[in-house]
Amino acid sequence: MTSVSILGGGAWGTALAFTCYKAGNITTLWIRDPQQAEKMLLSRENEKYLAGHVLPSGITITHSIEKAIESHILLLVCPAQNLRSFLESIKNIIPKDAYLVICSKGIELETSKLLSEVIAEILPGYCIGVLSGPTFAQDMAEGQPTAATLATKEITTARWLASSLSCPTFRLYPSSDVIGVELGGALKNVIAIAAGISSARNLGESARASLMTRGLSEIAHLGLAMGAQLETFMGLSGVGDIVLSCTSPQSRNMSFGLKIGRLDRFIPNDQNMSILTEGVFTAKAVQNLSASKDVELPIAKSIYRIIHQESPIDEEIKLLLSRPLKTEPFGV
Ligand SMILES: NC(=O)c1ccc[n+]([C@@H]2O[C@H](COP(=O)([O-])OP(=O)(O)OC[C@H]3O[C@@H](n4cnc5c(N)ncnc54)[C@H](O)[C@@H]3O)[C@@H](O)[C@H]2O)c1
Ligand SMILES: O=P(O)(O)OC[C@H](O)CO
Repeated sequence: MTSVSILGGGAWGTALAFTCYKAGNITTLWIRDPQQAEKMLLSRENEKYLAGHVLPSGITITHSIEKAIESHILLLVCPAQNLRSFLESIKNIIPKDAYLVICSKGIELETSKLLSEVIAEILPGYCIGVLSGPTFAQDMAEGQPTAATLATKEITTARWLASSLSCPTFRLYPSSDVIGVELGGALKNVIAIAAGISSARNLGESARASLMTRGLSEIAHLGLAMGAQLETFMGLSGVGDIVLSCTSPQSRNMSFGLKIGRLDRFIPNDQNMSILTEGVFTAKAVQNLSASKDVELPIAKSIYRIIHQESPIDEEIKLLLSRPLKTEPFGV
């Protein structure tokens, strides 16, 4: 039995609290907003982010970050773009022997850094893990069977973390490919937006299957240029998450794609950015990586232009369909 704290009380953090507890760990769920924490202490339910699931009384709910960071394993579950400021605010109190596991999916907008790189910068020398795969918070909280990848540089540590956090309904597969697992989770969100647009435009199931496959090829191509292992993209954090997020409107990224696909072009406003849609940021953040690694990412580029440059959607569809033919599997 070990102690695990989940730092972030949104939908995903709350779902992870259920499985960590089921796995037999001493489990603490840290809630940033004091009022939300107070409410949850009474109702044992996260009405704001994951309503309808009562948290077992054995799970500690707290607003005290000092208390939460006492655990051996710390799961980081805030939005990707907030991870740096969050860690900056607590870096002086995190115990040196804590295991930090990234559960968010994204790339930092300002620096185009992976979240593991952001952590290594702020907290050098800490053990960093990544947990990523095809998992909807709702399914996990309901106790449906789910599986994901857990990567750390040292495979023995990944094995230990995976066995500590797995439970009968949540299976974690250890890996030593931190970069590949991170990239798969972050970039599938951009491809899911493309899949949503394709569905909204009634381009057909065949088009969506091609987008998913060519999207995976883009991710793998960039991954190889960044030192990831090709096989990782065939796993849960690669093809697994693409399949889930590109085929279910339950995905916030796909549903965002469905919404904007009904428009002629996308004009950002506060309202359509109110739900956490990580792919919106990742589409922009990955453009620098694409340039610096000299890897073309045509689908991600089109999504970037649609969302961030108000490029007409039909134009981008035409552009993608008129690109020169390339060889498989990696000709992008
Ligand atoms: N929801 C899912 O099914 C799911 C599954 C796998 C991975 N993820 C990933 O997990 C991450 C979080 O997603 P979510 O669904 O929990 O989002 P959410 O919108 O439900 O919740 C976000 C949480 O982050 C907290 N937060 C916001 N800013 C913060 C800050 N500056 N410091 C600390 N905490 C902050 C909020 O208070 C909230 O509790 C995302 O990167 C997402 O891609 C989500
Ligand atoms: O709802 P989404 O699109 O953020 O996807 C949630 C998870 O990442 C699916 O694995």
